[in-house]
Amino acid sequence: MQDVVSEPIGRARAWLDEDPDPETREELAKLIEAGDGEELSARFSGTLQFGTAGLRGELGAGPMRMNLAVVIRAAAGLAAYLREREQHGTDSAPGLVVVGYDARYKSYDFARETASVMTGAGLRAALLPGPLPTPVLAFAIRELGAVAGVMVTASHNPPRDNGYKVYLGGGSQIVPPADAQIAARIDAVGPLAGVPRPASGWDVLDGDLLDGYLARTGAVLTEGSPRGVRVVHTALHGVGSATLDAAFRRAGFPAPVQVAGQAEPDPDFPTVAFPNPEEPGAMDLAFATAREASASEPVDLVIANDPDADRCAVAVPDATSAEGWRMLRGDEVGALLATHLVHKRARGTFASTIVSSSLVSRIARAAGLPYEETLTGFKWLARVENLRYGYEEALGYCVDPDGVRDKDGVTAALLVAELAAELKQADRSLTDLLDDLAVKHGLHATDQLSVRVEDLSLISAAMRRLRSDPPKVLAGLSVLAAEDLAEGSESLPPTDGLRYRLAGDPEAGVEQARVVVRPSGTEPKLKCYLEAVLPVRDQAALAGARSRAATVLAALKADLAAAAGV
Ligand SMILES: O=P([O-])(O)O[C@H]1O[C@H](COP(=O)(O)O)[C@@H](O)[C@H](O)[C@H]1O
Ligand SMILES: [Mg+2]
Repeated sequence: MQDVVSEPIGRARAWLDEDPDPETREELAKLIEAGDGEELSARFSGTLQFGTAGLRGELGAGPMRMNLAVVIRAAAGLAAYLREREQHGTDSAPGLVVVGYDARYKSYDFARETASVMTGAGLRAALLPGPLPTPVLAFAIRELGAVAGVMVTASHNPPRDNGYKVYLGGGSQIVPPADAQIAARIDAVGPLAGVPRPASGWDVLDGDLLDGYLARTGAVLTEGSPRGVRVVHTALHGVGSATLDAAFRRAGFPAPVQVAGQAEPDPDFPTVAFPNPEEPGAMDLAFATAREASASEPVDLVIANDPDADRCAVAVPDATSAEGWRMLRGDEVGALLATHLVHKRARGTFASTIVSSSLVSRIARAAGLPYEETLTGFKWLARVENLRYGYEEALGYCVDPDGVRDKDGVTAALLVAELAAELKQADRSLTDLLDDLAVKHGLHATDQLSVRVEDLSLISAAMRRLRSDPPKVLAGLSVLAAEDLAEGSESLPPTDGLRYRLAGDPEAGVEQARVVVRPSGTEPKLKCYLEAVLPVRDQAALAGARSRAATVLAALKADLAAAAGV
């Protein structure tokens, strides 16, 4: 039988021998010296796997952490995969791999190392000219005809994390079977000393790329449409502010008021507990800035990008809230953008994910446009054929799939601003439009129960519990169908998740409801996505429907938490 302590220590020693980074070497040597079996097991119990958005994990030594050794292996495995595909193809020139990075600790080092490994493997590599938004990298892949792209970022995760988003040709992130094939090449990488890592030989792109991206962002707007909105913007200490600011000015909007303490990239994310606009408190400083700025001239919108600026959060003035502002849910922004695009006569397929509101499908159908539903994550949405608009509840929107085949927090912000300016000109607001949508299509009320855990086994235990004892009634609504998404279906590949379709309750005014439960693929969280659809007769009936919806959603949360034991 293997000794539970000495086995990880053995692996740790072997890892230490070839770790090229003095910092993680020192950290690991200390853990070994201290014989910290628990910490060593956590770091050596496996290897980081591709999740919703590539590799993501805490910085530190060992294969379950993000570090230089893990990055070199990932890059070498990706290079091997790309070279093999090249040899099967007819192209003679080596393919180009574009590499971007955010401003987190180690991001530049990981990006540079990736460029080096690609170069050493006989591919061409190009680094973005500085810490830039993820959508700029996604744009660069298409613009430069690259065979792959890598973005070093942990997006909205805590400061101690980093990550590695991997894209292939076409500019969308990898999905099965490519992820498994690349993972197999990564596993097959031999000793690190054998991986060629030249000190030069790759390109560093210049400002033209960013210029090309900015020019493209403007194309999502209609020429001559109104631009009269005053926006407060926060980049949440990430890399979005300069790019968003340039995009807004170029398009003719007034320069956004930046949230002073959060505009510059800062890897410590000092003013927020989590740099994620979805987390409570993340918008506090932005709202304070908006209240202050409103003293001189009313502010129309507060917009936040997540730290790699592929997400876009929107808040609107709300006299009933203590802060004076209300965050729109991703589902609300998703529906607003869909409506705006329909008005702009967009053609092509609209798509969203199984965990997003079903309202967009109704908007698309009413406009005679095809609609498709995918699994969670833009890696799936980006693959929809003839995609015109893709959105997910996690504040992600793709409004220009031919330019950026991924979510893009900058173009989404521009389009929201254009819509708000048009409405404002007609003396209306984004919330008025949401009300109209509720009356037309029914109130689609959504919420999320998200449980952050220290111990990942709690998540698998919750999933097991739900699988072995599926709930029959939730919030007083009977479960019509309980679907184990791990089984896959004709339209959806298998994924770890459960979907419940709930019957309506005419007395409570509920037409139908739906719940999806899944483990996050980017953070240690169990996520439960709730939707209740309530028909609304007219504007006067809206307030009542909203309050009934809130009751149903709250009951769903409580019953689900009990059923999952979280
Ligand atoms: O980190 P980002 O901004 O790239 O966002 C990433 O994570 C989100 C949450 O994923 P999960 O629910 O698995 O944690 C996904 O919806 C998104 O598509 C993915 O790119
Ligand atoms: Mg992000």
